[in-house]
Amino acid sequence: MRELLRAIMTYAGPRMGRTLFVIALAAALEGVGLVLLLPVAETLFAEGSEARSGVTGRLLGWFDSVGITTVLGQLSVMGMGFVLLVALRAYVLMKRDVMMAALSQGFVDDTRQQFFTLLAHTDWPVIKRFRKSQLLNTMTTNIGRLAMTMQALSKGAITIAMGLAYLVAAFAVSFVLGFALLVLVGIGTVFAVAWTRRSHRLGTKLNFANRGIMHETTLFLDGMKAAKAARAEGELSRRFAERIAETRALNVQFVAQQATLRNAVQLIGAVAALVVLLVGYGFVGLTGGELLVMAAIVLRLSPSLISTFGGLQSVAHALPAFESIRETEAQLKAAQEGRNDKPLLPGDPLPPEDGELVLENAQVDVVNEAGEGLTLVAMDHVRVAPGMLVHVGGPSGAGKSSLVELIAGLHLPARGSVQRGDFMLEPGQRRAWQTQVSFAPQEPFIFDGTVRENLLWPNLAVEDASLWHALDQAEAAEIVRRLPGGLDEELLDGGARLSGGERQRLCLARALVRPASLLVLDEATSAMDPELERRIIGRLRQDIGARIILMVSHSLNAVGFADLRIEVAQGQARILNGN
Ligand SMILES: Nc1ncnc2c1ncn2[C@@H]1O[C@H](COP(=O)(O)OP(=O)(O)OP(=O)(O)O)[C@@H](O)[C@H]1O
Repeated sequence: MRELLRAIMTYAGPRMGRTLFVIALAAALEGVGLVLLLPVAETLFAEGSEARSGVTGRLLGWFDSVGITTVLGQLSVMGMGFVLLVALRAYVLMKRDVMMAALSQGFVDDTRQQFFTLLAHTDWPVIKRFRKSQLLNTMTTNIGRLAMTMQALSKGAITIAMGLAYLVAAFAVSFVLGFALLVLVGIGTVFAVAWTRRSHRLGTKLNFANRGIMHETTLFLDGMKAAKAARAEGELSRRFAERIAETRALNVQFVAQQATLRNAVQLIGAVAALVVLLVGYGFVGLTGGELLVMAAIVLRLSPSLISTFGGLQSVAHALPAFESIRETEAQLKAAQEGRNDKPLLPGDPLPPEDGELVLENAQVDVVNEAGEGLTLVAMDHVRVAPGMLVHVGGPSGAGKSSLVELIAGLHLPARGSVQRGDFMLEPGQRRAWQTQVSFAPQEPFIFDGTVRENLLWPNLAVEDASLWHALDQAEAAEIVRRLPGGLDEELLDGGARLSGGERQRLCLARALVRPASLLVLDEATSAMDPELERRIIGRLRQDIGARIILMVSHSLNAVGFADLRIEVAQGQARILNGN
């Protein structure tokens, strides 16, 4: 909780003081309004009698001094005062609600943004270590629950301030009864704070259950096709239903807890109202007006307390979501430790476009989910000159992708060196290194947007003529010409209406549009028929210029066009022909 409050304070900065001031002002106006009921009630009910409180006495004294002596005149002035107070209160309440909404929504958005930025700047091998469902759950459900926490906190801050104002008003009417109310509120607070442990426990369980739902959801969406083919829809639905039942039970338990607490506070409130009336009338000897105002205070205090205590439970219940966001952030940061890239600045040295690619005793190490280090691939020596097409082959799981991911700068060498000319791939140099790299992975990435936006992704600005040239090279021009909107056609659901091979061709075109002297194709043609693949590779070989093309492939087409062949077996890469 302390960490959450600290994070909110850091985010809010000086705004926090202003917001708290407005909350306090709104509460003070509420309290003043209640206390001012006293002279109205006493003027109405105790006309001519001497049973007047100090507040009324002082006000009537002032009325006498300014010559307002009739009850109607006094009530009119008091009425006008009330109207003014209500108007001022309404304005302050509006300000307060707007400020609080901006603060709490801003904090949630800031947390979400920080998490996205952290994830975006985390190394690919580090991200791979995390479960997709954990990251998704953090970015969606937990952020949603953080928004609920903020709502509960905002409401809590308001109702605490209101509760305090009611207590101060009670003291102004009668010290003894004010004190009695304070004791009762104190007892209620101790009870409510003790109760928060249960809410926190339930919230933690809900966190795990939500993660489970997210896991089943990703499994369901990613595996829908396979599940349909295996007629496993029933099994998927059953698992999903089990997870939902778990969260439903936890949510119902929390509602029951909240209801118990609410009933308890309501009961205590009713007893308090009774005690106030009896003690006030029988022992303290309050005037009718004072009793009326005290009853109004108790009646207003009770829902305010219910709301405060309920809010406390909601915060305790949703707090594990914030804890989980911070925990995932801490894990990401720990795994990323020492690997951060420095931003690329104008004038920073870049790898030479015509530099040789040289690997010496290079090795890729990763840490697995259990925290153990392991080597994915190692290569003693290779030297690739500009203008060479390199084929990387070997059995499945041998380490081919790991090798080309290293060369693409997705990994850093754990040992040895990777360099272009005299430019070394080192921590902090990856952004510069990657300015010369274009990478096409096996799984085509198409997002919801036009063909043009997909080709220019993430931030290229080139003429359509260059896009058509790249599409031609990737044998994808025909696909785009067939689309009614051509380059402006919207591709939906990750290009779901295109075939696997068509998606791969568009992604290959995207890789070719990028002006880079090192092109890495990691099984980027695996979904194409051999004839199409042969044409594409043949054209790439012909137009290679001073580029270096690395191509992971199981196909003989690629082998046939290669100037150099690298074979990877059991994590060890070696040269089959060439240097
Ligand atoms: N982050 C990681 N943590 C642990 N093991 C990993 C990680 N990444 C890859 N591996 C393992 O390293 C081995 C090499 O993987 P890699 O993807 O490089 O193989 P590959 O030769 O490209 O295989 P394929 O031809 O099937 O795509 C595999 O056994 C894989 O499971």
